[in-house]
Parts: sequence; structure tokens; C-alpha cells
Amino acid sequence: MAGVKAKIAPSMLSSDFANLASEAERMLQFGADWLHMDIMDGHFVPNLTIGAPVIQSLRKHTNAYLDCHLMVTNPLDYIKPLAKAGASGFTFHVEVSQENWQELVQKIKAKGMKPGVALRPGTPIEQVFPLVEAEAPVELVLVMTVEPGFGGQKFMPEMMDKVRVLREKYPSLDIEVDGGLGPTTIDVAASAGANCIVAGSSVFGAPSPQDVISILRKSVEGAQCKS
Ligand SMILES: O=C(CO)[C@@H](O)[C@H](O)COP(=O)(O)O
Repeated sequence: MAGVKAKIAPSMLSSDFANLASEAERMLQFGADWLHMDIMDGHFVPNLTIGAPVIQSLRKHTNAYLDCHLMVTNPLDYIKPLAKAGASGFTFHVEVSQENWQELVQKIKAKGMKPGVALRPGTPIEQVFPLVEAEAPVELVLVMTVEPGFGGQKFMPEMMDKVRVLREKYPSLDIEVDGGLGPTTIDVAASAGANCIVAGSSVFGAPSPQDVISILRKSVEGAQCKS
């Protein structure tokens, strides 16, 4: 797994949205690598969060990598507005992109963002293989470890089979896990091969978010040393 850097990405869904800029700054000072931004349309998932206007506002306050997870039915509609707003990564769901993922990846790259693909817990991992192996490939796979839509849910350890399969096939791929990650669940995810860790409630709800970020990083780096 050498060469795949640990990226700790607090999920801003668990932050105080009324103070987003200072919450973001706080996380970066605590050692976060990326800020994970959950964009939900109330249709692909039963929750509605933020869109390009909020990303644009946040971008005025930070140069951080904004790792955008699109839980939306029509990701194509979001590429131009999010690129203009200053998004860094654009991860769409494979379940809504069977017909147009090649177009999506090309357009995301053309706009200077990092393309990623996410999958729900019930979606077989094989569905993302063609996207990773394409001529213009996705550069990150996000394995959901809860049903997308809400923070604070229970981690699904059975999703680690997907992570293991991906890591074995693609040693240098960014593999992200999201949902229920924290000090008690990170070791299984890290030893399965995940290197990008999204964590919301465990970070924002901790007395010392800095300590949690450090525990997550050490676990990923420790697992990499062993592999
Ligand atoms: O995408 C999502 C939920 O759909 C996540 O990013 C959550 O926001 C993670 O929150 P925790 O499970 O870590 O509280």
C-alpha cells in the first residue's frame, strides 16, 4: 500500500453550519487533510443539505481540499456550478451513473476536479471496476459504510470485503470509507486498506477532535507499515 497517503476528512455535515468557515478552520488546525462536503438533493437520499452556493462561500475562507460527495440523482447538473464554486473532488454515485459515467469523468477532469465514484452498501463492488480501469479513470472509490443520507449511524464492518478487494486489485487507488468511522472502528477499515477516512460525529462530538484525527491517521499509517 506504499505511496497511498492517509487523508483524514472530517465530514462537515456534523459541523455547526451557521459557523462553517470557522468550523473548517478549526478542523484544519486540528490536522485534517481534506474537508468532506456532503451534497444531498432530497431525492437520491431522504435529506437535503448544501450545494454550490455554500461551497462558493466556504471557498472564500479556505484553500483546503473540498472533497465533495454528491448524493444526488443528476450529478451531471452539478459539475459546472461546483467547479465554479471551487470544489476540489467530485464523487458521484455509481447507482445513478450507469449510462453516463464516462461523460461525467471526462467533464469532472476537464473542470480540474478529481473524479471519484461512490457506492451504497447494497451495490456490488464489481460495478466500479470498469470506472477504475477506464482510459479516463476515476481516481477515488468511496465505499459507503452506512446508508447514505445522515451522520451518526452505525459502521457496517461487512463493507470491508469491498475495501479488501479494491486494495488487492488497485494498490495505488485512493479508497475512501464514510459512515460510522471513529477510534473504535478505524482499525478494521485501515487494515482492510482504506486510506481516505471520512468521520463526522466521532470528530465533531469529541472533547478533543484533534486527538481523534490523530488516532485515525496513526491507524491508517500503522496498517500501511504492516502491509
Ligand atoms: O455521507 C455521509 C452520510 O450520508 C457521511 O459523510 C456522514 O456525514 C458521516 O457521518 P458519521 O457517520 O461519521 O457521523
